[in-house]
Amino acid sequence: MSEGVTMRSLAAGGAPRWRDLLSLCKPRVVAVMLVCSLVGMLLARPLPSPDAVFFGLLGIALAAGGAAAFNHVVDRRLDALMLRTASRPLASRRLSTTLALGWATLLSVVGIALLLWRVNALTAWLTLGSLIGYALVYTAFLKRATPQNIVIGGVAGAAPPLLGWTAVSGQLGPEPLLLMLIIFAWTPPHFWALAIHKRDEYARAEVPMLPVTHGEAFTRLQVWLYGWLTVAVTLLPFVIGMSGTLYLVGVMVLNARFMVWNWRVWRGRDPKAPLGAFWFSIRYLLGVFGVLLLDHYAMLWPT
Ligand code: HEM
Ligand SMILES: CC(C)=CCC/C(C)=C/CC/C(C)=C/COP(=O)(O)OP(=O)(O)O
Repeated sequence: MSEGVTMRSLAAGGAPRWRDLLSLCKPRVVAVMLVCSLVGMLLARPLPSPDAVFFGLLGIALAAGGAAAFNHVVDRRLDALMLRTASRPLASRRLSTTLALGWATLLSVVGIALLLWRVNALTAWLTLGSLIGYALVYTAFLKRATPQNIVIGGVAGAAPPLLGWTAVSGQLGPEPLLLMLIIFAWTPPHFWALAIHKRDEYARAEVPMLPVTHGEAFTRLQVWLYGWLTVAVTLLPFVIGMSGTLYLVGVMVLNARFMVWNWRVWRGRDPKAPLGAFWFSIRYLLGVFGVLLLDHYAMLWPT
């Protein structure tokens, strides 16, 4: 262990290992995914049993955390090349690759097994598909191959509300696919805003993210256009009668703020806009799913 690493460990209170293992799971990303899964569960029919909610969320959390840990393993050399990720446990060699691989496998196997055993087979297989989609298809192949990496890979990240829905209902349908489509359309403005901000790091690491391959101006335009696509998709729950007026009003307010950020990115005059838009995108997604839920319970309320 290098002196720098020892100093870091001591600074962290001498026991960084559990914190490092947890950070491999990208806990804040998984937390937002779980909120989306929970909303999928609560919107599904029949009303979810406590068992389906508990084991469904636990299984999805473990599988998503496992997928994120695999992502750290596959990306360890690449992460070491970028300032944003260089201090990650594997990139900075605080944790061994073998331990991280074991951890990722354990979480993934337990997560999928829990879903199979306590939830249902459909949810287990769809979750396994998302896990492989993110950890292997996106991370090991697409990320290094094409600037469309995050668009195609976004399918895996968008799955959580659908997984929540199937955990409760045991079947697919247009409504859960629509919830998934919201996250799918949202992913490019979410990520490309950050990628504009971190363009030089991605370029140095030779990762073909859109701002590296097609330039900043083109990416800013894509953020703006995918922003509009997201707006259109978020209106669909109201259009198909899945949600009511409360949702429509709430989502219009959120969309207005979302598009102001995306407009600032598109104009390219404020260097702080991309990072601001990235952080707002997370609040926006939580807001859309929050208002979906509020509206759902308001519609159930007897008048
Ligand atoms: C292919 C799809 C996606 C890509 C490429 C992507 C990319 C990223 C990146 C690069 C970061 C910065 C991470 C860091 O600095 O540690 C980030 C942060 C974040 N993402 Fe995404 N993301 C995707 C999908 C999602 C999805 C589906 C969700 C939630 C449903 C999500 C929620 C978040 C959250 C909450 C953060 C902030 C994490 C923190 O505070 O550390 N992302 N995303
Ligand atoms: C089972 C299931 C629901 C799986 C979903 C797994 C999951 C945690 C997806 C997260 C998406 C994400 C943060 C991508 C960034 O990856 P990146 O490698 O491009 O970003 P980085 O450089 O920050 O690592």
